Amino acid sequence: MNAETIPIPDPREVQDFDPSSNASSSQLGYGEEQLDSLTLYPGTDCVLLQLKNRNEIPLPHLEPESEAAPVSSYLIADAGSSGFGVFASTPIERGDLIMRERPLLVYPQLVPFHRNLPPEHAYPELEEALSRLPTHRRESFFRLVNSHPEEPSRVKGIIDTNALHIGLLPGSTQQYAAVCKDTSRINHSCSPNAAYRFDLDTFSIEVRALFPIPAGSQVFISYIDPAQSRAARQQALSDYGFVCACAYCSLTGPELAQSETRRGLIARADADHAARDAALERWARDPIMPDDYINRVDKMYMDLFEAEQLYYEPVWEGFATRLCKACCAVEDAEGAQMWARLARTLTYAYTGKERGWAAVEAAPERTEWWGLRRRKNTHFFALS
Ligand SMILES: C[S@@+](CC[C@H](N)C(=O)[O-])C[C@H]1O[C@@H](n2cnc3c(N)ncnc32)[C@H](O)[C@@H]1O
Repeated sequence: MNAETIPIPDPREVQDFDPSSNASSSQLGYGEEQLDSLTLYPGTDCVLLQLKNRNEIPLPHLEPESEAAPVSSYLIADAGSSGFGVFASTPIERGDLIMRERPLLVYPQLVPFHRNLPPEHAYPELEEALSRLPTHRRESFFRLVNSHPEEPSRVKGIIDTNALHIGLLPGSTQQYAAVCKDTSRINHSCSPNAAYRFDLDTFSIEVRALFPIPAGSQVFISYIDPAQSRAARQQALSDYGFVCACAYCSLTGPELAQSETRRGLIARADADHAARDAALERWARDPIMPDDYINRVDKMYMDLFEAEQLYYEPVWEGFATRLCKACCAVEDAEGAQMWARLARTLTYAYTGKERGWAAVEAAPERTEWWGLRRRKNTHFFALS
């Protein structure tokens, strides 16, 4: 490869994607393991629960309040029948950081349930953790909504309503979750306009926009895997004590059937990536196939994502990557830049990094795919 050549990012190189984050249940489990290591996060307002005798999570040393302070692009306000919600206070572009905050509590999802204690105090480790928080932070926790009034332990009720699944932390074998003062106020949609991720470097939850959000509009994340059928989504959301009435859950008749079909295709799209990548490479060296032939299926998927307002995290990047490569191969700079821009902003929204897409967007003619079909195979084999 020419030293000046810019690589087109490989979607398989996304390291920190945990397919279960944003999609797994954040409900508290029951476990037998003992938890007794409580760390008040150094110099911060966050309490971290860890497993006994395992100092498993490396703790960065930070000045949290300045670094983790939320950017002021949102406000918390009445969201009608959903309770409170988070709203954009300024126009937000795709990929923009909406908020970043240090959680009140980070804990392994499997915490011991103490049968010998009164049910309202059956989770003493969690109560102990909360008691270590500064008063104003503890009060913020107890101001969060509790959608489980039937649950004897108020702490568990609040956690089950507000926890954000953050997945595995480095060195741990346990799934972790977090409860936040502001991020936990974000309501659910099956077509979320924002995504959250846990950033270990700042020990913070970050929320970024997946779609442009006009000022005054509500910010939504998905509490569950949004590519499931409506029945499966509603079943998963019953843990949160509400019936989703988002635009897609409210569809009826043929429109509902179409949405179900589209989400089914989106959910299974990953299975197709290897074959689609191979087809792209065949097309790139076969001048007899029409120039636009390769784009049809990938564009169809992009239309599905748009129709469902769902750039599904596990699959979207493969389609954007192939479309960008195909545009480069036929020297369509405008098209290549459009797909690179989409990829840059979406990958930033999901991972907090642009992963090299900015360079592709700035100069698609410098990628190794540029003019590949025009060159009719001459350099293709040098690529790999
Ligand atoms: C994490 S809290 C979100 C913030 C909450 N609305 C509040 O007032 O603090 C989750 C709870 O909000 C409500 N909620 C979230 N998304 C909703 C939606 N799409 N429709 C109705 N209620 C929703 C449910 O009561 C759910 O248990």
